[in-house]
Amino acid sequence: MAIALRFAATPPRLAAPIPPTSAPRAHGGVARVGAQGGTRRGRGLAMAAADSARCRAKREGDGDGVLAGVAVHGGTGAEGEDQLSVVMKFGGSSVSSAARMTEVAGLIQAFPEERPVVVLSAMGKTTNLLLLAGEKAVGCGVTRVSEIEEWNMLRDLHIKTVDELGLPRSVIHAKLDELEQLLKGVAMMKELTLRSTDYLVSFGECMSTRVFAAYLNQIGVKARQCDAFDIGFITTDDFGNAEILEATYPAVAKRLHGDWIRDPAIPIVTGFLGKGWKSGAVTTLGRGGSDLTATTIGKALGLREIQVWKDVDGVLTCDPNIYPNARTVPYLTFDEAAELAYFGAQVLHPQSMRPAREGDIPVRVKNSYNPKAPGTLIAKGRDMDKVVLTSIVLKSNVTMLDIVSTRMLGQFGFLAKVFSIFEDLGISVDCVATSEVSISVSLDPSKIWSRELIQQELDHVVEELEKIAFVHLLQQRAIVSLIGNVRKSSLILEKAFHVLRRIGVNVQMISQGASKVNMSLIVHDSEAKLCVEALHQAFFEGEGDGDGDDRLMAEFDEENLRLEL
Ligand SMILES: Nc1ncnc2c1ncn2[C@@H]1O[C@H](COP(=O)(O)OP(=O)(O)O)[C@@H](O)[C@H]1O
Ligand SMILES: N[C@@H](CC(=O)OP(=O)(O)O)C(=O)O
Repeated sequence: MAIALRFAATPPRLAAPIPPTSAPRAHGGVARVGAQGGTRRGRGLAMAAADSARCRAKREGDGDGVLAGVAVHGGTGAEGEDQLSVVMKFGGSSVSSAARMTEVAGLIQAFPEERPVVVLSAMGKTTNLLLLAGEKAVGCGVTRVSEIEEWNMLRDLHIKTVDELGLPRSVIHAKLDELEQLLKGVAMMKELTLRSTDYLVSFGECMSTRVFAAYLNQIGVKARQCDAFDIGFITTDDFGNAEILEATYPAVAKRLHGDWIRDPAIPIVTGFLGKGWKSGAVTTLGRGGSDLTATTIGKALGLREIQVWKDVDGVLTCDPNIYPNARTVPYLTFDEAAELAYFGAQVLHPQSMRPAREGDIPVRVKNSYNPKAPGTLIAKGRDMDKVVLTSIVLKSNVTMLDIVSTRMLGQFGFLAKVFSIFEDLGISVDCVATSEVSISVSLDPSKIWSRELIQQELDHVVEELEKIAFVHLLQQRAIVSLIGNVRKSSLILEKAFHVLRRIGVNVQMISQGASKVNMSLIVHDSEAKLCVEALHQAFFEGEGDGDGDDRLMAEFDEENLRLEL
């Protein structure tokens, strides 16, 4: 029996407008929390805010049509004027130049009734430039710091931006001077620790927010620059990949809300940064961490919506750099988005969905280059009945380990031993598949920020595992993750394997996550891109898999698609 999902005459409305969620009008979460003053403390403050936000969440009709999908208040909007209402996070690509900052300011001004908290990343590729400048400083000697190309590039970019925006250079001078001193210090010490690396990269966000806040003030939009490490972002001391601690929520809520009540001005918050709770030093949240800053603020204040503005039309069906025919996914659940991010889709920070899910605050992914595009709405639930596949994610450069024990049959404790070895060595496992006598696991090198999982560490793992099993180390593998409706897993896998057989690719391991939204296939790195292309064509482009009959579309619309069995 052939299973085929077909379009009827018209294609699915992939770009269907997203109904905006409504803004708080009265009894907003933050106001309630504020009104209770000191009686609610700690986590209760944030949770109260989140709870009341949840209570008031409801859907409204479409916005004004200018920026599809983004909520625009109707009515007077007067009742909620004492509260911040949304988070708007703009990534590096959105604020990469003076022209871009002007555009972003325009986006904020397009919603005069919103009271946003703005989170900014560093301008363009500044974080990469800072990392490279730091590496070069280690080996170049103090007198040659001024010749480091990356330092010159990022200094020139910021000065040019300030000039073009018509701001005084003093807005940026102090930070640039400090940064130069830091690079000289690194050159002098010939050493760059993880801690000093975090301090170094923090200059990116510290500068972009200062420039942008100054610009907003100049054009008459009252704004206040805020360094996340000074407004309550408290993290572990894992430099490069710090985790946000629970105490952050009440601290951030209290500070942002308190400042707003005292002196209403749009907070312009540095993304990606925090303060280590033991060290008191600046920490970073892992690459792309500004998304997490935004969702943390959203949960802390119990805001109506979290917007993350990028350079793509939303979350797409695959990475457009791998396959340009990627399409926008209109809706996602928090689980789907988290899985997608976790398995390597650069578009969202892997941990960023957690606060949004906990606070039940919808996240909207929008394109600052194309604000009219509806974007992607990520929320707690959606009707999964009609969902087959949502997105294909590729993670390359993965290492796989086949661990075989003849003693595993009927034994207990083998899995525990294997995983305790990974734990002892601090190595993160992505996918796992087990049989009676063997375990296959995949390891993710990117878990260790800014360096590869080095050969020495791999050799060490193998050496330890060989004490209890036969081990095969397989490198240059890739995980192709199919994010979708696992209740339709047979359908998805049937189609996927059909496609893979046709293109002559052998799957080396399969893993289906307990989250029930992800099926991962491990293939050789050299075949991975081809797999993504072929799978995308089959699942999303209706080109079938070559047999000319069965077409399986990933996300479909009731009116436009019927299911034929
Ligand atoms: N599934 C996907 N959907 C959308 N973008 C993706 C996807 N996978 C990878 N990307 C990449 O993520 C980029 C956006 O994420 P990011 O660079 O972190 O944005 P920003 O810096 O603006 O926050 C896109 O330009 C795109 O190249
Ligand atoms: N600037 C940091 C943090 C960040 O979130 O950036 P972006 O939003 O541009 O991905 C980075 O490059 O990792």
